[in-house]
Amino acid sequence: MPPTSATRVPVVILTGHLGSGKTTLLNHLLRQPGARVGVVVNDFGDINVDAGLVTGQVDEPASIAGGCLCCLPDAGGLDDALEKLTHPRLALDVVIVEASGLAEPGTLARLVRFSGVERVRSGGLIEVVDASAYFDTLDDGRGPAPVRFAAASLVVINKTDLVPAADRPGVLARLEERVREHNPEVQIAYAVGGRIDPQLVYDAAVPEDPPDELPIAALLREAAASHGAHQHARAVTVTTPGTIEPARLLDLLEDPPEAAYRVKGTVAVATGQGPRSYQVNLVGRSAHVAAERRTGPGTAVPRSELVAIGLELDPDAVRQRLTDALAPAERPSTDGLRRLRQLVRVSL
Ligand SMILES: Nc1nc2c(ncn2[C@@H]2O[C@H](COP(=O)(O)OP(=O)(O)OP(=O)(O)O)[C@@H](O)[C@H]2O)c(=O)[nH]1
Repeated sequence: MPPTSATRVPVVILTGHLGSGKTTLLNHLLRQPGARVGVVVNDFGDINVDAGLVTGQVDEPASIAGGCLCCLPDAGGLDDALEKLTHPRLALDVVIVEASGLAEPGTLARLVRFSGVERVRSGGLIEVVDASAYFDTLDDGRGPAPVRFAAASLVVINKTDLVPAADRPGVLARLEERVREHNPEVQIAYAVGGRIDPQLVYDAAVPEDPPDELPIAALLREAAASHGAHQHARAVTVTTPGTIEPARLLDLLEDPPEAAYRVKGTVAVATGQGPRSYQVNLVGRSAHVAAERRTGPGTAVPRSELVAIGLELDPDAVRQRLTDALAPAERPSTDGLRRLRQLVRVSL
């Protein structure tokens, strides 16, 4: 049976110039409570994630506990790694692929987008930038901006602490302008030590520390917490009873609300055989929609719900957009159904 999106695992690519802070950001994400994170690194020998967070390789699934990391040498190629890491037995919340500093982001994004692995869905591409070195290494600010930003869904401008306070507003504004030259809509986060709100990247299966978490993970988290906070993401949720008009949903997915980095949820659409639910996931500008298995008539009252997550969300404006996208409809329009089915087809 083909997988439903509920069994698909988001695969997030982490790119950035040498030394920009990719591993530091990865360690930060791994310290979050409750998340089951799989990691693919280019060279297992080079990995410098906090040793206490590494519990095992994917071939030893028994050692993969909540809040811990499962690592894999990338010898067999990305698809091999993804095939293993997205296995339902592991029940991972997310897989993060940390690219080497030399990797080309566009190529990596395509590898995940067109992965032959059924259980994969794209979870976005995070590009980490060293704010203090950017204009000395990657870009002299004269020609066109680097095209690498075009493939990103989230750009993390890291090491802001190393830019002298007096220069900071000017340097960050110039950097943001360069990032947006090839990618005007991209979400931008500012960070020190890669500390971004994990909510931007994935949903943890459990909000609390899991009982099987390694004690060291909690200790590392406490140590990291003393190093300061991060920009908090906001979330706006709208729920509507019953079935919706897919055309309105598609309007939202094709033109997402400003500053919404992720939109996720489940929507119900009426069909001749009763309501059918669809799982919706949008990261950056890239939408994924999958039909859930039918549950049979009369088993559940259909409900539609969308959640938008982003750093600078205007909650009222976003709530209005989500409400419009969940316009109730007892019967979908022909055009709405056609657009929905087309998106489901390209999401397969
Ligand atoms: N001051 C400061 N140092 C940072 C920050 N983020 C990371 N670093 C340091 O920068 C160095 C490089 O960070 P890494 O996370 O290893 O960078 P990377 O992108 O994984 O590096 P490569 O794998 O070599 O490409 C480390 O010494 C980090 O401790 C930050 O926000 N501020």
